[in-house]
Amino acid sequence: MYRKFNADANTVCAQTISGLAQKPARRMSTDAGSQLLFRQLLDYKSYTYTYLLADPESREAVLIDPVIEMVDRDVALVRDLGLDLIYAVNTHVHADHVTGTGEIKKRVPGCKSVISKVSQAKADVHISEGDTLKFGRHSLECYSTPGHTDGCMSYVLRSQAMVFTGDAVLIRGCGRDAGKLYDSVHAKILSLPRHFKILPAHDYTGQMSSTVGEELQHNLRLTRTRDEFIKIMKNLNLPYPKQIDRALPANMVCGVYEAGES
Ligand SMILES: N[C@@H](CCC(=O)N[C@@H](CSS)C(=O)NCC(=O)O)C(=O)O
Ligand SMILES: [Fe+2]
Repeated sequence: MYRKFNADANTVCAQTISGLAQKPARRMSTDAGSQLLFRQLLDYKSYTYTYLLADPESREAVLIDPVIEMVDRDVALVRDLGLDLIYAVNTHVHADHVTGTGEIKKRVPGCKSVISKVSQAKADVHISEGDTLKFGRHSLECYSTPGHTDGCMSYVLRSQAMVFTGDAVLIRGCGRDAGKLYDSVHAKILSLPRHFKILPAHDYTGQMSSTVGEELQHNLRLTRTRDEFIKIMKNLNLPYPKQIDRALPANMVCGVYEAGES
C-alpha cells in the first residue's frame, strides 16, 4: 500500500498498487474545506499570476485573471486535468496586460466571463459586493476593493483561508492610487484573519504569496497612516505601464474586439 499524490487533482489520495494491477485513485468524499485543486500560473512578460481553482470531485473550475498570450497554456491545462471551466474571472480592468477571458470563452463552450459591474466592462456575469461565485463545493465571495481602479474586486475563498487581491494588495506593496485604496484594503482585506493567504495578481520580486498577518507587519506602504500612505504613493513615480494603451480598451471588451464577443 503506497500513499501517493494524485497529480491530476493536486490532492493526496490513498491508492493501492499491487503488482502490475493499479486501481484508479478513489476520490475522497470529505468537505470542501479539505479539497481544492489549486494552480498558480505566471505570465513572465507582465508578471501576472493567473489562478486555476477547481473542486476535484465535481470538476468545476474557475480561472482568475487569465492573460491573452497564455490562453493556450491555460486551456490545455484545464483539458489535461479534465476540468469543467465554468468562469473566467477578472479582478479588474487591467492596465498591464490584455485579459484572456474572451479568448477562453471562444475555446471552452459554456465558460462565462466575469467582472465587476462597476468596471463597466463587457462580460457575461457582472458581480458586486456580496455576490458569490460557486464552483462545485467551493464559493468565491466577492468584495469590492476600489482604489487601484474603481471596479477592483477581491475574491475570498473562506474554506481555504485564501484571498485573491488583484492589484489592491501586492506582496509588500499595493496597486497604484491612494486614499480610496488604503480605505478599502484595510476594511476588506487586511481585516481578514491574520492566517489568510494573500494571492496577488502580480509580483515583481519573485514571491508568490503572503498572509494578512505578514502584510500587516511588513508592508511598508500599508502599515503607515493614511496621510503617510498618500505621500508615499505620490512619490513613487512609477513608470507608465508598457501595455496600457493596448490593454485598457481591449479589457473593456474581455480582450476581444469582434462585435458580439465578451
Ligand atoms: N512595469 C509594469 C507595470 C508595473 C506596475 O505599475 N504595476 C501596477 C499593477 S499592474 S497595472 C502597479 O500598480 N504596481 C504598483 C507597484 O508598486 O509596482 C508595466 O510596464 O506594465
Ligand atoms: Fe492593474
